[in-house]
Amino acid sequence: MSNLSTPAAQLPWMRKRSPRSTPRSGSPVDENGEKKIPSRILVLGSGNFGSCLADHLATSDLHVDVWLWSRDAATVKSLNEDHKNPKYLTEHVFPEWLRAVGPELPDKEFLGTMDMLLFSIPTPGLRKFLESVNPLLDHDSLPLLAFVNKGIEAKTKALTLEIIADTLGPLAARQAIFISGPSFAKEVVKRQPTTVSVVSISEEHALKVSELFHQPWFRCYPGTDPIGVELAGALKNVYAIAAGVADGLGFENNTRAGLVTRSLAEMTRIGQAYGASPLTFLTLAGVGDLFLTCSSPNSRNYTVGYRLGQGQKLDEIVKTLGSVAEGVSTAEGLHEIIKEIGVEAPIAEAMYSVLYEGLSARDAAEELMNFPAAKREIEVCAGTGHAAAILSKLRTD
Ligand SMILES: NC(=O)c1ccc[n+]([C@@H]2O[C@H](COP(=O)([O-])OP(=O)(O)OC[C@H]3O[C@@H](n4cnc5c(N)ncnc54)[C@H](O)[C@@H]3O)[C@@H](O)[C@H]2O)c1
Ligand SMILES: O=P(O)(O)OC[C@H](O)CO
Repeated sequence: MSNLSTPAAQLPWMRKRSPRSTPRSGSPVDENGEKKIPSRILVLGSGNFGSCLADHLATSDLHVDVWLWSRDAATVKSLNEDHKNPKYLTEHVFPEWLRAVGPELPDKEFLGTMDMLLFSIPTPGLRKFLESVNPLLDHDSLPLLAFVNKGIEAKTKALTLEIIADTLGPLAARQAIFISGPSFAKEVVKRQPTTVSVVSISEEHALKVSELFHQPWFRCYPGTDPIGVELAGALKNVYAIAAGVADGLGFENNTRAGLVTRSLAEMTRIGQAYGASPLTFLTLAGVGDLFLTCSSPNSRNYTVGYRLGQGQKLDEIVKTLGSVAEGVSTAEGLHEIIKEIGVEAPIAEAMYSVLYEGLSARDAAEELMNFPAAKREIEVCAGTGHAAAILSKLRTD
């Protein structure tokens, strides 16, 4: 048994990086000879998270074969020759058996040999990218299609599930798997204990992919509410910008804790009005990721907010961030959704105004603190069990 009070660097899984000597017990083939888990995987997108997940799978004890596609020729060369990514996670040494391909997309024949494609492309470029992948897929025998992006498309207000349906077809969307939750790439490659939600309309697919990703340092919680999980992952990016704004303005712990709590209430309200399960916002993909990104300068979205709070201009921030903060474009799609479903969402709307209407961070904070007081914090219904007994006694005494 590992002792979790041991300093992290001494935990056994953090030292051992070669998987090849310790296969997980149990056959990856079921009684019908079908693969229980995918064994040939192509990760598309060699940024922080794509590289991190390619590393995670390539060093798994399941002995799966992993390829990483990059649109950047220098990255492909460096990964294959020096086992380093020159642009992202630059300190990390990747296993020599992880193969990089690119910069062109692999051909149909190569893609046809894959059991799973894992897309790690930020939401703003995803639709175009899937359009270019679509003719390369065999639609009679689709591989598993997994997605890790967290955003709402700005102009169409589409969720990724809808983008997949539009570009790859409804069957691909029904089978798609979404991995979401508090998981900074930098920490996953260091094998810090990490937990994520893995969801799909298809429970079978969610379970398969959960098993594929599971490691002693990486726990997966399967689920079947992709719309809720997608909304949670996208919305937390907008609220992380808000938390960054508050910190950038110089507010302290009370402010951040209050803001995160009201953000959770707001995202749950939006999710519920949209038709997702409110409980999904209490999962790793919901409050878990919200808490992570609202409380760490490692979050790009928080960083955008922090710099806005410090008075920097959005254009300059986006230009120099070095990576995509999806909350910026999501705030635009979310603004349309909020109008359409007619829910009260003052924090998200204040962020939209800061990002797109020239409202200053300080004025946004003032507006939020002057927002008409709510009649109730939440709709409480303490009508059953012990609560009912106590309340009824109070009423009759
Ligand atoms: N970084 C993290 O810690 C983390 C954690 C969980 C989820 N995610 C999600 O993973 C996704 C990828 O994030 P990331 O951190 O790797 O981003 P990143 O900015 O580090 O890298 C994005 C990668 O995608 C490529 N790319 C961008 N647009 C493209 C396009 N149109 N066509 C082809 N390639 C394109 C870029 O060249 C780059 O290699 C995001 O949607 C993010 O929300 C990231
Ligand atoms: O850096 P961010 O803000 O895009 O957050 C990254 C991930 O979503 C964390 O789970």
